[in-house]
Amino acid sequence: MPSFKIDTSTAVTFIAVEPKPKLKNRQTGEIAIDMETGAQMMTVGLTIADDGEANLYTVSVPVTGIPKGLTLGMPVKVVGLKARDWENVSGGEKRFGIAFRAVALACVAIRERAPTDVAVWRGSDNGVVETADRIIVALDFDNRRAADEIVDRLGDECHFYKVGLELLTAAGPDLVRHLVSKGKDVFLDLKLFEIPNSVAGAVRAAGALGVSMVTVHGMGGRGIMAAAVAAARDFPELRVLALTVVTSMTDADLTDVGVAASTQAQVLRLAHLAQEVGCHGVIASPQEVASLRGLLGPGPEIVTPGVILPRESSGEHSRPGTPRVAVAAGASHIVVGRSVTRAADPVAAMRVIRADLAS
Ligand SMILES: O=c1ccn([C@@H]2O[C@H](COP(=O)(O)O)[C@@H](O)[C@H]2O)c(=O)[nH]1
Repeated sequence: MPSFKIDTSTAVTFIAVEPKPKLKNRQTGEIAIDMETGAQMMTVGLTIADDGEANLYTVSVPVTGIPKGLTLGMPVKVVGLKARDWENVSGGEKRFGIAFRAVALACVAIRERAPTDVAVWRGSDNGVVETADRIIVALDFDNRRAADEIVDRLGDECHFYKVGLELLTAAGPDLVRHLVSKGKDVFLDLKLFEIPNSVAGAVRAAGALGVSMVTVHGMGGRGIMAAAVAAARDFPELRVLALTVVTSMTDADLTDVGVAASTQAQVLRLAHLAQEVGCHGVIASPQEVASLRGLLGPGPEIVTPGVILPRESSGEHSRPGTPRVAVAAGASHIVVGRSVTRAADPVAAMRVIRADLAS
């Protein structure tokens, strides 16, 4: 049966009718089961407004994709919304219509502007963006409690978190759902390097969680990156970023693994490939940003880990830079981990980053 996708990336969506179980049989009260997940199905009324027009849609969502505490009028993000036409014959009469299904809903918090949030920078096609939306804090913890604690402490100081393999493995995907439901953007740093079919599956699973960014290894080449990009198409807000050369590596490390190019040349080569196959951006160190911006143009995201605070030691990053250096060179986002999360005062550390950016 043909189906078509609704672009929810520009629409504003609100809860118009609260979720309730979807009945398969009204007489017996039997609840419909989602064929894809095996979970009970719910229906929810959504007002989707776009281009000056608002329409009410009744959307089926598996119960596992409905966050707790949804109330009337609440703004939500719809993940993986699809429309499918249907027809059947009931009592000798032909009936037809369009059914809507979404993978999940996520709460969208109305963000308060942090008092120090005055600096803006241009890094990508999104135009001028507030600084708070461009500083990504890496939650590198081995347990959920530590991650929750730092997110609570930072409050409105941070809107964007990176969850990597350590925390995902230790705490599970619920932590990611929780962050999304608090209105935080999540960069799921999976660093995928697998056969294309497995990469595509992992990207779909990331999209279903409502994350904004996911990473695939550029060294995986065209097939792997293209699989990630294709799998992300069902999730308009999901950006696939190609990891070029990790910030701890040096020219000598590349030689060891049989790559004769310098780190700089290898980063540019992989970024070019990533752009050709349709990735939304790349991960690279602050030291490659200027050349990358020149190569890729203004559109793609350039996300830079290896960011250290002024006068801080570079630790294991071989190609480090300060927030200001990365952003001035054209980074769209900076990733900061321990400088914030292990600081005695994480909020003060965030303010040092903002001050560096504003200087
Ligand atoms: O090349 C890369 C790719 C990813 N990372 C990740 O960024 C953070 C950096 O944390 P710090 O504590 O600020 O060093 C971490 O999660 C890495 O996995 C990277 O550093 N370099």
